[in-house]
Amino acid sequence: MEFHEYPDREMMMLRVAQRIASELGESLRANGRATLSVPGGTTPGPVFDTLSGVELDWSQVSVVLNDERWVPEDSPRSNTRLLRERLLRDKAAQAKLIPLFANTPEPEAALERVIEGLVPHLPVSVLLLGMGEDMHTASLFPGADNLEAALGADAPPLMAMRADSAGEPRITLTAPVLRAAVRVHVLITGAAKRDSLERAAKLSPREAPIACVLDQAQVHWAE
Ligand SMILES: O=C1O[C@H](COP(=O)(O)O)[C@@H](O)[C@H](O)[C@H]1O
Repeated sequence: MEFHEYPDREMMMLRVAQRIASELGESLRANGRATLSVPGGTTPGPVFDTLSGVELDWSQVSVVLNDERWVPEDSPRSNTRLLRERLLRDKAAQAKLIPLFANTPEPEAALERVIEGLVPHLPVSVLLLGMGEDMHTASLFPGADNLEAALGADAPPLMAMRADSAGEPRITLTAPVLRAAVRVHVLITGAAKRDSLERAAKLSPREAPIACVLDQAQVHWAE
């Protein structure tokens, strides 16, 4: 793990957005296409604001969420809604959104279809992850019903996930997809998450799911 500490959040968000843009550019030049996978939640909005205005061949970029809460897009809890409002606008409106949500009562009913839509866009070129204070990343929560299977080397690319602390049912990329990403960044803020990250570095992915990518991650932190 490489740890980058920034003087403030504003500086961090800007630098991370620039770094992602540059890595997407490298992937576009090398492969003619790129896949960007991003978190939802409360942290990454400012990165999306900057990234959406960057000059890139966005028409060749596929964007996917790391995980989605099983709620319709008009819910304030929808990660897809955040993506549409903060990333898939301005220049980045040309990017192709790979949907994780479908309008079925439970994620299992849509899983096969969503996996079929995702697979042609793998591996992920640039992966930006968030982390909760409980050390979950994507929707890999400690104690979740399908965590063990999702951490396995033979896990399908996406799984449904339920955990007491997660609120609604979730759909999430699994460990093999996260670990196969070409570039991995983790974006966290505040003292509590820094403490969690330091703890996670000494725990197993089963205890601290973020640990499954830390050996290959660039971690970006600001108070
Ligand atoms: O529920 C989620 O939580 C994590 C962390 O979110 P944050 O609000 O603490 O930044 C996020 O990375 C994940 O995508 C989201 O679904």
